[in-house]
Amino acid sequence: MSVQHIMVIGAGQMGSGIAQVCAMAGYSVVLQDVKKEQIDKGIAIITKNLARQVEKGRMAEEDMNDTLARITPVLTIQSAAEADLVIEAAVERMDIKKQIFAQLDEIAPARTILASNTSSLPITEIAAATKRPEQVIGMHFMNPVPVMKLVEIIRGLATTDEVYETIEEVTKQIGKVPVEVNDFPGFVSNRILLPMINEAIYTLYEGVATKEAIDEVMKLGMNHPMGPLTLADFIGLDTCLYIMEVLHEGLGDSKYRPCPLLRKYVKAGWLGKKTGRGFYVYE
Ligand SMILES: CC(=O)CC(=O)SCCNC(=O)CCNC(=O)[C@H](O)C(C)(C)COP(=O)(O)OP(=O)(O)OC[C@H]1O[C@@H](n2cnc3c(N)ncnc32)[C@H](O)[C@@H]1OP(=O)(O)O
Ligand SMILES: NC(=O)C1=CN([C@@H]2O[C@H](COP(=O)(O)OP(=O)(O)OC[C@H]3O[C@@H](n4cnc5c(N)ncnc54)[C@H](OP(=O)(O)O)[C@@H]3O)[C@@H](O)[C@H]2O)C=CC1
Repeated sequence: MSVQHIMVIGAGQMGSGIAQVCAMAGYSVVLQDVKKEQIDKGIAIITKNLARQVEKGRMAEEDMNDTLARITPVLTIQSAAEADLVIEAAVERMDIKKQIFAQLDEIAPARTILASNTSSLPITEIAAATKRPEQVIGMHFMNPVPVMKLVEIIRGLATTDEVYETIEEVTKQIGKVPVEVNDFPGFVSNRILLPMINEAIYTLYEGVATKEAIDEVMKLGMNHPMGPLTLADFIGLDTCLYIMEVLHEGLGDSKYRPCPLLRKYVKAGWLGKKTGRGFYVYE
């Protein structure tokens, strides 16, 4: 299957990063969100990231302008009619993802592959909202997308080999490394990462140490680039909570119960870096 036109749904931190790397690789990209402010913010972040590459002499100004010209911002999902591949990066909620996939299935041509950047939700269940489950797949990028090398590719129960191979090829074209995993809650990445982050939140909740001390232990003691509480703020505390809930419900083990402090912060609207406050305060 040949992919030239990519549509990205959701212009948040992940969607804008995905649009950037796809456009840099030469694909024509449509970036869709329900709010204009969010699209403007997404395009501003992409422009800033590319301008930094130009400043550092790693990209010619002409290439930056060509890359930006390959990205078309839109507010409706109708552009799926021209897409060869749709990568959905909206909020981590099954009801919203199912609604988006059902709509995409109506609008997109029969050839179009529908991929989700979900962090943890079952691809097989998302695929069941469409009449083309064999063309639905997980394409899980890591944050920050322009920097992180991995794309976890998740096969749903019905995903065909041809669709898998196309996504593997697109992943390589955009300079990332594909790793194939099966469809279980949290896949590999978040089944391992999120319980560690949740445990760090319990460590804070139980007063074992300050947030700074917890982060410092993991940074200096384990050589993690960011402490787990800083990383939670970076991922988004809402996303962290959704993932823990998927692990808890999907694997049925109490060891995955989300920390009450995480729930409290999310209820307060303290979602981390993206809202200016989480475990830490950001300008
Ligand atoms: C939740 C999920 O479903 C899955 C996930 O994504 S889990 C999250 C996975 N990601 C991580 O674990 C990230 C952990 N943190 C890191 O690797 C590093 O702290 C980091 C790469 C984010 C920043 O690295 P750093 O060395 O501390 O900072 P810094 O020197 O500012 O940045 C290094 C480079 O990354 C770039 N960078 C940093 N943040 C960036 C961003 N948000 N967008 C684009 N580029 C960014 C910088 O521009 C810099 O590039 P150059 O070297 O070309 O100048
Ligand atoms: N954060 C991370 O580290 C990672 C996240 N992911 C996954 O990527 C996805 C997006 O996460 P992230 O970018 O962090 O989240 P953000 O909150 O930054 O962005 C989500 C965006 O999707 C928009 N949106 C919500 N509903 C719709 C819809 N129906 N149609 C189009 N856009 C919509 C939101 O708009 P509004 O704000 O108006 O609701 C927002 O702009 C999630 O599934 C998440 O699990 C995957 C890897 C890493």
